[in-house]
Amino acid sequence: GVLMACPMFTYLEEELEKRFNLFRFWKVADRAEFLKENCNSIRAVVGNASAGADSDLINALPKLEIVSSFSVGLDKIDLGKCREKGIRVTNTPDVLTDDVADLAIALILAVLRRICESDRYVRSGLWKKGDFKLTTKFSGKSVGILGLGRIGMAIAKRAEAFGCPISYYSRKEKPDTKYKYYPSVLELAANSQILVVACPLTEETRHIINREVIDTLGPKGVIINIGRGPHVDEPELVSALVEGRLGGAGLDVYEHEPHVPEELFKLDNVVLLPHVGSGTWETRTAMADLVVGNLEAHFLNKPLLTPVV
Ligand SMILES: O=C(O)C(=O)[C@@H](O)[C@H](O)[C@H](O)CO
Repeated sequence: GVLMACPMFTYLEEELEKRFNLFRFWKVADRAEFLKENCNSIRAVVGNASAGADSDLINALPKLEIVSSFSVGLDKIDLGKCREKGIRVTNTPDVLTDDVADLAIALILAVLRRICESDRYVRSGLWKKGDFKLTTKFSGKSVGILGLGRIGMAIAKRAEAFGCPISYYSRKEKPDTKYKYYPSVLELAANSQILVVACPLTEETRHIINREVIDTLGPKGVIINIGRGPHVDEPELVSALVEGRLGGAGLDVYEHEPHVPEELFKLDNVVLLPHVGSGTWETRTAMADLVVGNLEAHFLNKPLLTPVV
């Protein structure tokens, strides 16, 4: 049996249902009872950015062999426990890179050029009373990327096309890249007008965007987050934006999704998206096919398509 942790994509559900005995965890009233009854028949879990396989669930499933995540991010899976128990883990890299990078650039343009606000200006009829205010140019602004992995690199390439000087911070300097490396997030923030969060969420990167980093970016600085909400100390971000200590923010992820701090709703220098980085039909279908492909490969004892563990 395959346990699906939460609703994520109908096509994926249908493809899993065609092949496996599918359990929908969100439809279960008494989870403890359900797990006791079915713990010997569940050999796989399908999770995503919202719900995965934490140590409690893994401990409750003694026959668990594989966790196939409908996400590239793995912060909802206890990887250490999986390694310990010989449970395989797969994710959906590469197929979503373009979409997430495209959205990061879209967020930068939406914040700097006030795309959402000026759209509202036209729809409200205000343009009849006068032109919209001037905004801020993107081309040529210095872009700092936190995490120069697949998605970070794709963002760098796109921003470079806008004539932006690119720099980055990551655990180690990347020898094969021409982009400027800073050995700390603070130095990256001090040398960037736009800071993009594009690294995995780990204990190391939780709240890596704190008050000091925000104040270093300053009243003209802009933060773009297409990573995970907990990368940013959200109350600090909110107070900096409300007090004008930070110039703007473009957010696709939040600390307590789907809850978004209401103080941000009245700010025009903030663009708020509902975690849609990979949210296109093309990409979600490709992600679903990877999830199904990894499970089929596992149960046929063939090499996994995108193994992590
Ligand atoms: O891939 C990730 O890490 C994501 O955050 C997204 O693609 C989600 O998984 C997506 O929201 C699917 O539910």
